[in-house]
Amino acid sequence: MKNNVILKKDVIIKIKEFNAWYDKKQALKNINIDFKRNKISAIIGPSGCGKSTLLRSINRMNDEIPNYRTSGEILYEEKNIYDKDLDLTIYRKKVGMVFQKPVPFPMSIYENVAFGLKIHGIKNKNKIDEIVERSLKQAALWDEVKDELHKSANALSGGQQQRLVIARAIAVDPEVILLDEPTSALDPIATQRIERLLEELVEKYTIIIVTHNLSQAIRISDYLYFMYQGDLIESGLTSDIIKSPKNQLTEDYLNGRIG
Ligand SMILES: Nc1ncnc2c1ncn2[C@@H]1O[C@H](COP(=O)(O)OP(=O)(O)OP(=O)(O)O)[C@@H](O)[C@H]1O
Repeated sequence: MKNNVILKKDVIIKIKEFNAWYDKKQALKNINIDFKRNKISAIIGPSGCGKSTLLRSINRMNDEIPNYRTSGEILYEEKNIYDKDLDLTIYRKKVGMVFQKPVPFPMSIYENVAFGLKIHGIKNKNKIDEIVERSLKQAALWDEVKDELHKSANALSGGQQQRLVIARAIAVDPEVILLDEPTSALDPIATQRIERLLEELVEKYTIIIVTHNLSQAIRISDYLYFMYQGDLIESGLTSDIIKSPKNQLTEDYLNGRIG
């Protein structure tokens, strides 16, 4: 008898023997990672170790950089995202990205969230209203903005703008949300708000975050990936790595001996 239940694989993004170069400078060296579905994975390491390059490579954000090249594979649901036939617009709907500085589009709060829906062909006004409301609720912003949806997004605080950008990412129904230092421009209260939000969102999405902030990574992540000079030095459950790092470099980083 056929089993009608399709079990989704535990690994959603697989990085295989991945290398990246900016011209002659090798920024990523033979990276192998299995990112797990519905978990928070934090990529950590000192400045310049390749964290952003790795994250941006997962979203093909570096494609336009002259002399940037890669080898190896990044598989999303078992398909290599560097294959020529990949539809990047559809892929980025499934794997969204949130940057360090919140950059709302110069339009209303409502339009910011509705923007991606229109690109993906959703025209029905009621449907768009419904998704805008749901996304803002999921991003924990609805209560603060529900009476001023047509106000400019630029009038929001930095923390609200970052939640708006997260709502915009959620609206197109992604599977994975990539975040590059999403709280580094925010005050401690706004930061805490985003951290709580990520802990809620992980029930529905897979979250991969790059952060400079080690205590943040320890607070919110299920898995840690410690990078150093382009190498992935150590990875595993956050609780295990914190308790007993296997590599001396990891231990030095955790103890603040590597900046
Ligand atoms: N556009 C670029 N052109 C040339 N080299 C680059 C470019 N972007 C990054 N690099 C280099 O690649 C290496 C990795 O940079 P990357 O930004 O990925 O590190 P990072 O760990 O994210 O650093 P930070 O924590 O400071 O943001 C660094 O040596 C950096 O100088």
